[in-house]
Amino acid sequence: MSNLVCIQDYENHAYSVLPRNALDYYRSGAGQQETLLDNRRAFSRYKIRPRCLQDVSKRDLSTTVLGQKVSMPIGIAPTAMQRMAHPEGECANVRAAQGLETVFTLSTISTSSIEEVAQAAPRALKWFQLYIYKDRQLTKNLVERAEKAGFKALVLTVDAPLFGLRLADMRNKFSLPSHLRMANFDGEKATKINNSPAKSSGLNEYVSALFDATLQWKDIEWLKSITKLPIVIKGVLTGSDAKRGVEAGVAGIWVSNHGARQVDGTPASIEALPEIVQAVQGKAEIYLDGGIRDGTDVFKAIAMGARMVFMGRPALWGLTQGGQEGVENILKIIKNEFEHTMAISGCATIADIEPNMVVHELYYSKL
Ligand SMILES: Cc1cc2nc3c(=O)[nH]c(=O)nc-3n(C[C@H](O)[C@H](O)[C@H](O)COP(=O)(O)O)c2cc1C
Ligand SMILES: CCCCCCC(=O)C(=O)O
Repeated sequence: MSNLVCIQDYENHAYSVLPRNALDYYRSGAGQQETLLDNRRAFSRYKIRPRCLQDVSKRDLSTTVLGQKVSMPIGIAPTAMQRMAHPEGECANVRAAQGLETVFTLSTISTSSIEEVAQAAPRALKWFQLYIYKDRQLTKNLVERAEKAGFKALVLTVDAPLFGLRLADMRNKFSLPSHLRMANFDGEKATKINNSPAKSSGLNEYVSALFDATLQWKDIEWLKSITKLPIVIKGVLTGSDAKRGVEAGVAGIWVSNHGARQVDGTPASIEALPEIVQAVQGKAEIYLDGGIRDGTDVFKAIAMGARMVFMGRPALWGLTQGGQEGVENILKIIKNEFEHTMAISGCATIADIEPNMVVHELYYSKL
């Protein structure tokens, strides 16, 4: 739709077409949703300091992540159950990422299987997000399947020993529509939350029953012992956890509050970023998600030390508007906004974006 010109337009459109159960699941944050608001508000507290009179006639937005080239430092974060947004769900999303030459991260809780996604976009740079199940053999099988299907990294989510309390899902008694299933599993694990007779949200019951809440730092050793893929830990919000990740040998630290869906009251991810950059000292790559909706947000995150940013909900809103084409449009819009921000701020390449080009607004009140 040509009158949808920014991500907010796509979000507004999605609100008018998605069924309530799915819309609430996609948009919700935890608790009173303070952090959800903060993920957006915090970006506006950082200001861009443009550089004038630079030659920006030739521009290059490309970079590398974990040694692989991408056309821009903006990728797709893992979000569960994408076929509620479009019949082709994750397969449409990964094709869009392939078209824009960027990373697609597949959720463990996908409604298209690892193999379907690999087949849908063989040339895409694909990462697999991992939830560790109490059943370690089952977890090991997921890892082996992702490796065999050509996924290039494992993104271990470390912020979800339990599931956040999302009030709308509890009120709706969320369940997955009966024509869909969790496609990476067989039997009960595939259908446990279809029309579940949950007392509250079927999501919380699923996670409590099946995910391993005993997970500790030492389990990263176990994960390393069963895979050759680089490991990224997702959901880090403090410098001390980032350091522990580096000591445990991870290749990437993904700064995230899980789209504000786990603990309400955590900082916006952009606020947490500087502490983590300082702690990591360049010993691992740093990524960030949470509230990225505009090219200026991308610029700020890169200037502040992220190598790559990821978007969760925007791709879901894109899916509701034509599947693959909708997600491609979302990616093109933000890429174009980012390119404009770079050029008008005097940066022709990603390397030109320097830390001193973004300051907290308090900088100006001290002058
Ligand atoms: C509907 C939805 C489902 C999600 N599912 C997962 C998931 O399966 N695994 C995971 O690690 N994170 C999941 N996340 C968190 C995202 O990966 C990401 O951290 C978050 O969406 C980023 O914030 P944004 O939506 O503001 O871009 C989910 C987020 C949403 C909104
Ligand atoms: C079926 C329960 C787990 C869903 C995991 C998705 C997720 O992380 C989210 O934030 O929602």
